[in-house]
Amino acid sequence: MSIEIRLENITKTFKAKNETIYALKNINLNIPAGKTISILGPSGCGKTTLLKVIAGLEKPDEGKIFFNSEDVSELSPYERRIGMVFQNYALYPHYKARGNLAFPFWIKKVPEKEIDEKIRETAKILGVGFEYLLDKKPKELSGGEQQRVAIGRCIIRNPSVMLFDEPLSNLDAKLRVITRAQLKKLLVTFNVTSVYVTHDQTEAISIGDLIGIMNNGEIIQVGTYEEIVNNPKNSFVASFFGKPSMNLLEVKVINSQIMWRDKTIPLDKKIEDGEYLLGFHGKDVEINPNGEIKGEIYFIDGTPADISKVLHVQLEDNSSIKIEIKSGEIYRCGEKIAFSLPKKIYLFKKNSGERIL
Ligand SMILES: Nc1ncnc2c1ncn2[C@@H]1O[C@H](COP(=O)(O)OP(=O)(O)OP(=O)(O)O)[C@@H](O)[C@H]1O
Repeated sequence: MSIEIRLENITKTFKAKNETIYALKNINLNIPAGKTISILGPSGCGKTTLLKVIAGLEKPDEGKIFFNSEDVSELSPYERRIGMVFQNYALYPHYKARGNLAFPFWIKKVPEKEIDEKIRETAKILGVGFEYLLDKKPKELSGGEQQRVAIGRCIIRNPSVMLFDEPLSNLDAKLRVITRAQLKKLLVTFNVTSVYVTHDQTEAISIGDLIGIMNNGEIIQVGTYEEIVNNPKNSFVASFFGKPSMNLLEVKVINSQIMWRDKTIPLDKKIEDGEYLLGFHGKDVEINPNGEIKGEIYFIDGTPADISKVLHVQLEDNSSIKIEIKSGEIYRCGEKIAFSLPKKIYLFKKNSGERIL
């Protein structure tokens, strides 16, 4: 049976040179049983610390961790039955893949027949081609194959929870895509609650049932891709997440009207005067020659194989925005275009980032 993970008010600090670093600030997080959450955030925001706290490798200063209704805060990683997969595969180099899987059972003097049976079951879960890897030593395996063995080594111990820290980042682009698909299939089949830390948005979106956006030791927002992109909690999430992320322009609000350069956009809601960020998605922009905003395309992101491409456009005030187009539409760098602001707009306070529209 899969396990629900619940973090309650988790704070973790580190002391460094008379300074206290808040790696995790009052984190509250629910990971539903059998689901995978991808954790995305800038470097140093606390992703690895979060994994280590769930694993029991770091003890939080405050807060509790529950696996279902059991408080596991004081339990060791072993007692929590954690499976962890890191960026570097950390396989025993002298043993074949089979030996790497069997090792923990050898220590416990489990009969060979029983170990063989466990390896057979694990190979079945890991799917096509895994048996073939079993009689090879790590140095005879590609990075992706070594990572499959590392995952197999976790699974064979029937973990209650799996934690991944950038597991694919050492693989080349093609292998990453293949291994990503295998891993997702495995997580669905194995139905184990998992936390997946990555810098890569595509990976986060394709692996995670849910995505958690972290910044500065806090989990800012948790949701599906669509929920977060269509409903970002603040301007950090809007600017950080999405492919492409939201466009944000600096504007003023005066008398409940948005003022951007010489343009005025009336608001149908009373909003305090001040400095704001006006947000809109590139997919909502329609290019048309009569549009009141003009700019020049300076970069086109995407390949002919992509369904859509992103035009990077420099506006007359030197700010830059992204417009999503269908791949078949032909534009070129240096081309001047015009567009109107889409109807669907967002407004964030400039200083706090809080979303108010
Ligand atoms: N053992 C430690 N001692 C002191 N500071 C630490 C320690 N571990 C982490 N930190 C600090 O805590 C903060 C969070 O670190 P963490 O490694 O969790 O971030 P991260 O999001 O995983 O970063 P990255 O994406 O670069 O791996 C950082 O400021 C880091 O320098």
